[in-house]
Amino acid sequence: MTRFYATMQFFPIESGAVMIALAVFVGFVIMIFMLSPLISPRPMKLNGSHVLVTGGSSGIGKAVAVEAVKQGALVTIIARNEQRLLQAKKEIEQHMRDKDRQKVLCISVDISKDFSAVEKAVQQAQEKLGPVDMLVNCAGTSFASRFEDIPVDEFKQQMEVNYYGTIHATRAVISTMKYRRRGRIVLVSSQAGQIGLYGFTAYSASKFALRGFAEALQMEVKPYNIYLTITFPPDTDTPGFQTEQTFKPKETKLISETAGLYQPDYVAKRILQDAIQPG
Ligand SMILES: NC(=O)C1=CN([C@@H]2O[C@H](COP(=O)(O)OP(=O)(O)OC[C@H]3O[C@@H](n4cnc5c(N)ncnc54)[C@H](OP(=O)(O)O)[C@@H]3O)[C@@H](O)[C@H]2O)C=CC1
Ligand SMILES: CCCCCCCCCCCCCCCC(=O)[C@@H](N)CO
Repeated sequence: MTRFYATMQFFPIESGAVMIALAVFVGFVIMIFMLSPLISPRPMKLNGSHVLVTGGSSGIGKAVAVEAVKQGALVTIIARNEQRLLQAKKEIEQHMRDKDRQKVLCISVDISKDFSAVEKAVQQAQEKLGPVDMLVNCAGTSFASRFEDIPVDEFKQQMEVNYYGTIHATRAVISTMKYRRRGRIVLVSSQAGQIGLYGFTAYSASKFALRGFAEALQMEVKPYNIYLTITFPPDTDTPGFQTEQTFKPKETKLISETAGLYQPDYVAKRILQDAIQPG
């Protein structure tokens, strides 16, 4: 009893309440921690999965295809130029783990204009390699100039490839993913899709659009065990980047350079790692 009173004196009533609140809070945090594996998605194994990469014939997309194949995936690459597709296919195939089971398929289609053409290409890929488990939207294009120097049609072109192209490919895979309750979708934005940058009036806007789309769609498809990730890379040393360098205003170059220049295989690894285990 004496000890009881001593304790009561040592902890006045207010601090007793604080201690209880603290205990409840700590208990809550521990509980969330223990439940988190049940709440967050389980990592998707790429081994044996079908990964479809738009823009898979060059740069970041090709590096994603290589990395996916290294992890045991069956891969479809989509782009327009057939020569570059076949060249990339050969290169990607060299990284296969199991040549009997894995396949690399290439399909030539322009993703930016006609949804039914994209739908047909995806159907073809699914017939050959099975339902798409992961879609990586890498096809994209950039344009950097001062606002008045950008032809008005270029604004449409940027939206068509970077935004509508992503919508088309995503729309073509979503129903099957919902039906199977399995899927990952990657959108490739840019650091210029987080902040509007000098010279990127057309490009930045098209990359900002992707974020609104990703957030809205994620809310719709979470109950179907489908997870979207969006990536915002800095300058990355790809054929697309080399072309961009030839016409970029110097202001754009100077600002972009402050974020450094990354290698496509590093960016690709990060993209896949995030997609495999989002959150
Ligand atoms: N490199 C960089 O600095 C950064 C790039 N990004 C983004 O990453 C993505 C990839 O860029 P990067 O690897 O540099 O680009 P590349 O130009 O090297 O490759 C682009 C790929 O997309 C394909 N593609 C382009 N237009 C279309 C189309 N209309 N239909 C189908 N395929 C198309 C190209 O093939 P084909 O021409 O034969 O169709 C090619 O395979 C882009 O979305 C880009 O905006 C983001 C941040 C930085
Ligand atoms: C106070 C504000 C200071 C702002 C400084 C921030 C610097 C950010 C650098 C952004 C780099 C953008 C790279 C775009 C890459 C890209 O998408 C193209 N290369 C595509 O080909």
